[in-house]
Amino acid sequence: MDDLDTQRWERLLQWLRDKHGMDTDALLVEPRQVPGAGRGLFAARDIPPSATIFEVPSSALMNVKTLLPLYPHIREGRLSSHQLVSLHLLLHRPPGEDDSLDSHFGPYISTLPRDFSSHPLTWLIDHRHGKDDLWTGYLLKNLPPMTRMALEKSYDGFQKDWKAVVGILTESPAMLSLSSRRTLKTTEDLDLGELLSDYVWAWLNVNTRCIYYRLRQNRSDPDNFTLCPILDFANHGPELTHIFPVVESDIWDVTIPRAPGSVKRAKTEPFVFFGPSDFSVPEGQELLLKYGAHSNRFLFIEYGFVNSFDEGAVLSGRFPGEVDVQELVEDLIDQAGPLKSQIRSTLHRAGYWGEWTLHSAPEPAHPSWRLITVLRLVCALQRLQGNGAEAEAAISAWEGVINGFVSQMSQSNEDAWRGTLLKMCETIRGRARQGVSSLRSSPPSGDPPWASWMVGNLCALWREEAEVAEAVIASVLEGKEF
Ligand SMILES: C[S@@+](CC[C@H](N)C(=O)[O-])C[C@H]1O[C@@H](n2cnc3c(N)ncnc32)[C@H](O)[C@@H]1O
Repeated sequence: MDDLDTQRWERLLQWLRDKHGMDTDALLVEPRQVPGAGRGLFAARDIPPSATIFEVPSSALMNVKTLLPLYPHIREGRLSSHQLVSLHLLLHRPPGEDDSLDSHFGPYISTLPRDFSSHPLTWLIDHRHGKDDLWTGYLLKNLPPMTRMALEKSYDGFQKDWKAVVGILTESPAMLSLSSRRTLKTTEDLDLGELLSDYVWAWLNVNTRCIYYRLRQNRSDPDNFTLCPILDFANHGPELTHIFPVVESDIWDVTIPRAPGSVKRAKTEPFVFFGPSDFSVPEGQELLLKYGAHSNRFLFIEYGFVNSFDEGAVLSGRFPGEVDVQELVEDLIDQAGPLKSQIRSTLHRAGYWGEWTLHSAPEPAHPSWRLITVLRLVCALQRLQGNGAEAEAAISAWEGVINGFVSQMSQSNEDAWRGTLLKMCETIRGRARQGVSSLRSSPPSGDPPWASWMVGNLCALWREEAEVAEAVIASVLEGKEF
């Protein structure tokens, strides 16, 4: 890491020790630069099996519980956790290369990445505001269609949060006085364009660095996440994970009887991270955290990178490739003639709308059950050309399959959907080959430092589509049962 990053890390440790009582001498990790992945966490000395690698005091975590008390005018539930944490970052963004002046979390905020220009959401936001340059326009144009669709969806989520944050700043201008930024003290000279780019920075920091952390009684409450210093330096590893967060606790919002009545106390134990239980990690090795069993499309949209794989690894099933075929299935439904709205409503009613995917692993390469199910329905109904009674009969035969009463509608329906699947895979393969060559054909000049790495990411997304399609074609032609 460069000197600036090292100083920021030292100040972070000092803050954790002096303000939050963390035992920083017990820390078994340190940050280092990782080519192509920013900074990562490394073993500072040999880590024996089952060691506690660090414990972060709960007061140093940035989440809905630690931030709400700083904003008395925001009632609980008014902003989602993502909105609240990103609002706090927005109000305390470090100016240039300086440190954040936030008196509560400044030393932590100062360690966050300063630049998200390589993140695809930044390109789309710039594009929507007429600010895209040649490179980002080129990359956006060359995204696989479903990746583009997923990016648009992420943009919608961002927009919703941005509107909520602007709404609260407009309603309670006094909140700006809580900002530690000299340029952000009053609404009078508030430049929404500038504020938007600050908010992109804040929002992406939350999106790329938050981790599940139980704060609410309901395990699936969307407020159950936090930003966590130190841990958020951990990079993703697709297979092995070396860091195990202790996410559950028996002590939960303990109610301590105090006279008179009782007071609900927030969870106060530190957030604890264990190392692997069955092997040790030698000094100098990077500790990875599996962010989840995510597809490359998801990693790209959320985090701005993909898991790389060797040519042919998806095709052979060594790398688990996935293709989302939502728009191709929707096209198919739209071409299904007079019964297309009945197909849509039947799928929605039965809970089978969307999540239609192809997979290269586990072998044989296969369509998902949900995709097989929709193809069965489309193939059964598209040939009926609006015959109501026959359509009802076909739908009830289809329901017999989804409810497990029979294994198929008919042999001819099985042949029909497998044929449709084959054509769909040929389309994907052709489109993906075209995608790779068009990506390589005419890149603009004046490339940013991350350009060739990012072209590699886009190529990987296209190659994955081509190899998954190829593998599923082989499965169908070999008559594999799915
Ligand atoms: C939680 S942060 C990890 C720390 C980060 N590298 C840093 O410098 O602060 C997540 C971000 O790290 C980067 N990253 C994580 N794992 C990666 C990987 N396997 N390959 C490339 N970039 C990765 C991505 O930019 C991602 O959005």
